[in-house]
Amino acid sequence: MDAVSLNAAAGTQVPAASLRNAWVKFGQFTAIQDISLEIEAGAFYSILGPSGCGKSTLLRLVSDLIPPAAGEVSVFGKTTEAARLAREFAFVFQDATLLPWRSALKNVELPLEIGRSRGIDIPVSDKSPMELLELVGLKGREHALPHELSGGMRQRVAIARALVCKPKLLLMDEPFGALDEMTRDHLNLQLLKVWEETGVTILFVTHSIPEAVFLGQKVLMLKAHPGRLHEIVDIDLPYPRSIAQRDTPEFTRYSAHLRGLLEAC
Ligand SMILES: Nc1ncnc2c1ncn2[C@@H]1O[C@H](COP(=O)(O)OP(=O)(O)OP(=O)(O)O)[C@@H](O)[C@H]1O
Repeated sequence: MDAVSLNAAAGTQVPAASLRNAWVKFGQFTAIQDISLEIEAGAFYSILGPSGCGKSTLLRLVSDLIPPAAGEVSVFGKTTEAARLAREFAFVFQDATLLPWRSALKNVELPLEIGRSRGIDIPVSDKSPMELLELVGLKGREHALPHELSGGMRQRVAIARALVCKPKLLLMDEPFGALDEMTRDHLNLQLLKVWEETGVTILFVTHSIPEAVFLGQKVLMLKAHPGRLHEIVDIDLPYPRSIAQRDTPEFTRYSAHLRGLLEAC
């Protein structure tokens, strides 16, 4: 069975995340209203929606950074707190947030060092930090300091670092939003390779419709005022995906459908 089929087969397992009638409030303000949703283990979800619809809030809810005001959220069948403590998930933000005085390799090793120094028995990837850097295409740059790397390379280090504790769920909040189009295309392909090789579940927030369609097996479209689930769109395009697929009528149809949904939000 190839990696994509393996990822698909993982869909028969416990969901990677499950939200039941989940609400998030900031004081009187409702950021997320009554979302019920199951995230299939091993799948790649893109998350789209207008500014302020709660995309980042949804990731923060799943990752135990904020509690639900009502409803239930679980990650791989555990409470979000238990999943956080078990390193079931990792976050990648728009800013790579690397330590500037540490090399690429040392940044990737950091979560392991922190775990060891605290005496915590943390999961460790089957791949070494060096192999993870190789997986994201940074072989030969392991000793470079962050300021010696491009923005795209820094994001790749951040992805390798996120994978070092073998998360089962990767939460990505506009990780390529600040990059130019060509670099973004390249990193999209690289990320799909990481997904196929590791079997990790991915929740990927983006503002870009083409990026959402290109990456995802499903697109979660959210609505604003208040933030809620609008529609889940299955993207039935074969993997491995290639940039050339973007010129196909199917790709254009998915993009047009999502654009229509966004305009109706
Ligand atoms: N800590 C907070 N306190 C108060 N309001 C907040 C807080 N965090 C988010 N919000 C509000 O919740 C709503 C959802 O924010 P969120 O950042 O999740 O939206 P988003 O869809 O990710 O937006 P964007 O696409 O612009 O990044 C927004 O109206 C935001 O102002």
